[in-house]
Amino acid sequence: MNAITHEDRPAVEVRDLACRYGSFTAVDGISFTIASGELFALLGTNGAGKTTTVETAVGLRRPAAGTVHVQGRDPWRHRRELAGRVAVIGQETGFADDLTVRETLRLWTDLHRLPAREELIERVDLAHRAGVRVAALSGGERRRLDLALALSTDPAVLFADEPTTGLDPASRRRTWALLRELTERGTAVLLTTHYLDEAAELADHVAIMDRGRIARFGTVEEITSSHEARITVGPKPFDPLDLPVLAGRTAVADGRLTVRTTELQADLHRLLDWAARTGVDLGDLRAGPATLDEIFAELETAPAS
Ligand SMILES: Nc1ncnc2c1ncn2[C@@H]1O[C@H](COP(=O)(O)OP(=O)(O)OP(=O)(O)O)[C@@H](O)[C@H]1O
Repeated sequence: MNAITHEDRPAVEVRDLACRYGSFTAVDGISFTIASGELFALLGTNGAGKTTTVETAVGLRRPAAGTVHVQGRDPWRHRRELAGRVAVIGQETGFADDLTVRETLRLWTDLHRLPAREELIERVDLAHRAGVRVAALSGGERRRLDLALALSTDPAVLFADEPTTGLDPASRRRTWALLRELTERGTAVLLTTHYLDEAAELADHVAIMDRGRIARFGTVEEITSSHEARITVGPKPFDPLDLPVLAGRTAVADGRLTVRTTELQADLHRLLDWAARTGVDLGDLRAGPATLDEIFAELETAPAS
C-alpha cells in the first residue's frame, strides 16, 4: 500500500472550518483547497471572515471546528515547523520601527539563514527608500517591504491579506507581477482582496465570502457566467411601456435602462432592432456578462440565508 505523503496533498486544505469570537461565529463551516502554483482569491464584504480565515491558516487562531492543513501540517500545532516554508503578508506588520528598509531585510535574511537579497528592495520599488527607517514609511511602502521579506524566503505557501490595499496603480501592477512570479515558481498563494479586478487578473479560483460562508466559488468566468448578463443603455428619458418585449427583466433608474437576461444576444438584437425602427438613440450602450462587482453588490443586499 502506498502511503500518502505531505507532498501528495494540496498545499492548503481547509475543511468545514468554523471560527468563533465568544459566541459570535465569524467563519461558519468553509472548505477549500489550494494546490502548489495556484492563486486562490478570497473576496468578501467587510467582516465576511477573510482575515479570520487567514489568521487561522497561519496558526494564529485555533479553529472552533473543522481542520486546516498547510503542507500537510496543522498550523496551530506546527507553526514553528512551517515558519520556513510559509510567508505571510498581513494587515499588521511587525517591523522594528528603528531599522531602515535595508537593515530590516538583512536582519530577516540573517534570521532565516538565507543569502542576502538586496536586489529585492529594488524589485518592490523601495530602492529610493532603502536607507529610510521603517517608522517613516507609508502604509503602501510597508506592504512592499512585507512583500520583499516574503519573496526572500522562496515560500511554498504565501498568505497575502490585502497586499495591495493603499498601493498606487503602478505599485499594484508590480505586486501582481511578483505574485505571478511566485505562482510560476510553484508557490501556493491565498490572496484576500477587495479589488475585484485583482482577483479577475490573478486568481485561478475565487471564493466570495459572505457572513462567514462561501457564497460563490469557481473561476471568475464560472462565477460570472452563472449570473444573468446585463445590458445597460442611457441615460435617456425611457418610458418602460415603449420598450420591446425582452426575455430579460428590465428596470429603469435615473434614466438608465438595465436588462438582466439569460438571452444576451437575442435581447440585444431585439433592443437594437427596436431602436432602429423607432429612431431611438440608445446613448451609452453596454452589454456583457455580469461583472464580479455586480455579483458582489447583489450579495451585499441579499438577506442572510
Ligand atoms: N478579535 C475579535 N473579536 C471579536 N470579533 C471579531 C474579532 N476580529 C474580528 N471579529 C469579527 O469577526 C467578523 C469577521 O472579521 P474579519 O476581520 O475576519 O473579516 P474580513 O472579511 O477580513 O473583513 P475586512 O474586509 O473588513 O478586513 C467581523 O464581524 C468582525 O467584527
